[in-house]
Amino acid sequence: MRILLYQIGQLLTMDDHDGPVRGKAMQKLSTYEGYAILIEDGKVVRIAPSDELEQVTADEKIDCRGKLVTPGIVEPHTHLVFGGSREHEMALKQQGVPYLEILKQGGGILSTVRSTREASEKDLYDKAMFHLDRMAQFGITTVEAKSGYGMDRETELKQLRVAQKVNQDHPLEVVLTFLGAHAITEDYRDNPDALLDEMAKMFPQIKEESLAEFVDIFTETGVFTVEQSRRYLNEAKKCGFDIKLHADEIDPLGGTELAVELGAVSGDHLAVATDEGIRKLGQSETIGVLLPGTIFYLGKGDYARARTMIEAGAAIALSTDFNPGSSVTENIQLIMSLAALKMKMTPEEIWYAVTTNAAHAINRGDTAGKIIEGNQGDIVIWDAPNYQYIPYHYGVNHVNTVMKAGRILYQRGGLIG
Ligand SMILES: N=CN[C@@H](CCC(=O)O)C(=O)O
Ligand SMILES: [Zn+2]
Repeated sequence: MRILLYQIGQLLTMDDHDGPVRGKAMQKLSTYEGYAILIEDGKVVRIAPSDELEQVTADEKIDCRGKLVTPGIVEPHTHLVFGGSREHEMALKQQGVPYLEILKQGGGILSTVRSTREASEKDLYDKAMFHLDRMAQFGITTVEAKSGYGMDRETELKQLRVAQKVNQDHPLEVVLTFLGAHAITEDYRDNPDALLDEMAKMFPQIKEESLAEFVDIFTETGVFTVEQSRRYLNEAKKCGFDIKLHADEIDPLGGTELAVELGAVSGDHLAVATDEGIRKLGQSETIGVLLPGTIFYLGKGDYARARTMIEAGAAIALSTDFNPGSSVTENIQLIMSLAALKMKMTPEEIWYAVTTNAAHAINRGDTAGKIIEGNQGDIVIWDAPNYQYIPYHYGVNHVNTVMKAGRILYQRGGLIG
């Protein structure tokens, strides 16, 4: 099957760098006008000026005049698999009840734990497939998915098996993370270390059954301390996992510093990272995954200091943090607008943050987030003239066509009738 995209208005290949793009290097990207891409049996076989390719035979030829074409977006941080929903907590949020207070009262994450423990694998599967479809429609072609709504062996394995199955069944690629250390459940209220021990006992089985590539933990006031996180994540590293942290989201405990100290692939949230944490991040290999949707949704003021981080030399990625409580959206394009409007990231930085750096934040830097000959055709055609337009025009879906491995997954439909 050969598909030709021709007369591309503006093409972003995002292949200027091999590794993560950091600091000032995030401020420059290459664009190509009037190019074509030839995809054969799912792989990109040629990228060239359009007049060199327009005569080729193809099963389908797509005129991309006036349209932006980019790699499929990489979404490096979601809580994709969960039961229930928490719209009933909106009123508490509107009254200004803090996120950690709702959690302390047994709501928040613990509310979703109850729903997820009760949900069948099929319910969780159907829901996850639905949300993956919607992510694809927003231009996402690779997704990280965490567990973390069980904090007991049975439910954590249930979530990871669902994530593994949707990875097999859904066209999008799903990368798995074990987040059994997401909150302290009632039965461990007085002994959080025992919960971490229980979760760590699962490492060998999770490794054996390839149920996760990463281990993650919520390092936060009222959840796990820096010391507890260090002990747990070192155990995970010993079992061969790469690690990530939910760090410095609400209180500046020093989770950013811990992520750098432990060589985490990514430190996520970092909304209240300290100056020292940012300095260390800028000099490390750890990628900062910023989640402005969470700050927006929780009505907080302190967006992560992306400008300071980039100026310190950090590699920054962006994510929706899709989850039922703190950022209930699959709309990565809205996140791109928040990054521009609230974190003052430039369009160039934003595009590296949703492709190259997001891919490296989930160890997919070689295969996702760029359009190069030989890679699979994960490509988005946008109803937009250039890459600056996406963060500029906010709250809508600019996607025209989404391809995963050279197969068209979604095409925007016009009005019916
Ligand atoms: N803060 C911790 N975990 C998720 C929220 C999960 C939830 O509220 O259900 C986050 O990244 O924001
Ligand atoms: Zn999260």
